Amino acid sequence: MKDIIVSLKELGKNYNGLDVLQNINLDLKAGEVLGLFGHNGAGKTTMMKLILGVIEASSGSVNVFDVAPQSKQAWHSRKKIGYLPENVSFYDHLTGLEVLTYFARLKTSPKPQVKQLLEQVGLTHAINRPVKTYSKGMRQRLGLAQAFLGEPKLLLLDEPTVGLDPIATKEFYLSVDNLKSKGASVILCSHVLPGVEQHIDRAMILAGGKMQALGTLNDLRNQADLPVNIAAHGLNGAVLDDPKLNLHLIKNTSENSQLQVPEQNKISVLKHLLAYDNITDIHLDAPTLEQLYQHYLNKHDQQKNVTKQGTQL
Ligand SMILES: Nc1ncnc2c1ncn2[C@@H]1O[C@H](COP(=O)(O)OP(=O)(O)OP(=O)(O)O)[C@@H](O)[C@H]1O
Repeated sequence: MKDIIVSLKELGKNYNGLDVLQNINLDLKAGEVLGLFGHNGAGKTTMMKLILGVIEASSGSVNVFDVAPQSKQAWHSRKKIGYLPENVSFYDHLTGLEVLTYFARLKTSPKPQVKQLLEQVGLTHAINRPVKTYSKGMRQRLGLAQAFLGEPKLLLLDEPTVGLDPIATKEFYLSVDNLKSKGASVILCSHVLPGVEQHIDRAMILAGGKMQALGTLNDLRNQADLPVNIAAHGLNGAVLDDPKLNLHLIKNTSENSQLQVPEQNKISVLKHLLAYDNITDIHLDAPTLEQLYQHYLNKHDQQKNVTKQGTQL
């Protein structure tokens, strides 16, 4: 299909007989941003390398811009891909300007873009300094400028915000939003979950090389069926004792009452709370990406334990 930029079917990779990625299925559409999350060693970088064609799949298939990334035809589409590796490294004795000019030549990107990108990532003041004098965050910014070269149609970003300060992180996400609005597809993996949710369309959670979840955050919330968090002010420690509401009281002080309720009881609980005359404020929070991530990882650990116990019997 024309609209599908990356298609993974039953994709698997093993190293020396050990499965590090199994049965991954994904159709990434044009203009879609996918957040890829998982513990250390879950298989995130391996998946990116398979999409880039740097390593070969052990099973299943990869298609990027409708061709296998290791095929000869893939040569033409490589220019359309931007990649930020997990650990950026450059020719240290070259200046930032020289490094980016070199990459721009390799990618045949327009020359004016080099200075423009260096400005976008906030490195204008340091373009004539050798990269060996750059701080970790400055190197990461240079790495991002390199990935953004040529206005890519597919961006693969491995830990893009590592080392970035809060302002640079915010600016990075704005750049992602901007590329998305121009139709670029993005796969980004990160261990820093707060702040990511509003910039991704779907999330994939990997654990032990297997896909634990794939969908929009709402899909994941519906599947996980985690409780909703409610904070109420002004209850003055009133007893919330209706057993039908099935609520779990986390904290109940004179100022603040915090409770968790199953999603399906949310409205009844809100009606119940509003019946208290003294109530002054109510906050309602859906499960965060962090809570969802924790839920799917716990589920994976439980499944692993069941399998382990089964094999011990
Ligand atoms: N060249 C290799 N040879 C053998 N095993 C490898 C190789 N590359 C990766 N692995 C293994 O594959 C698994 C997945 O590694 P990968 O780098 O994809 O994880 P990751 O999810 O990106 O982890 P992290 O968050 O730590 O970067 C790990 O168990 C790793 O040891």
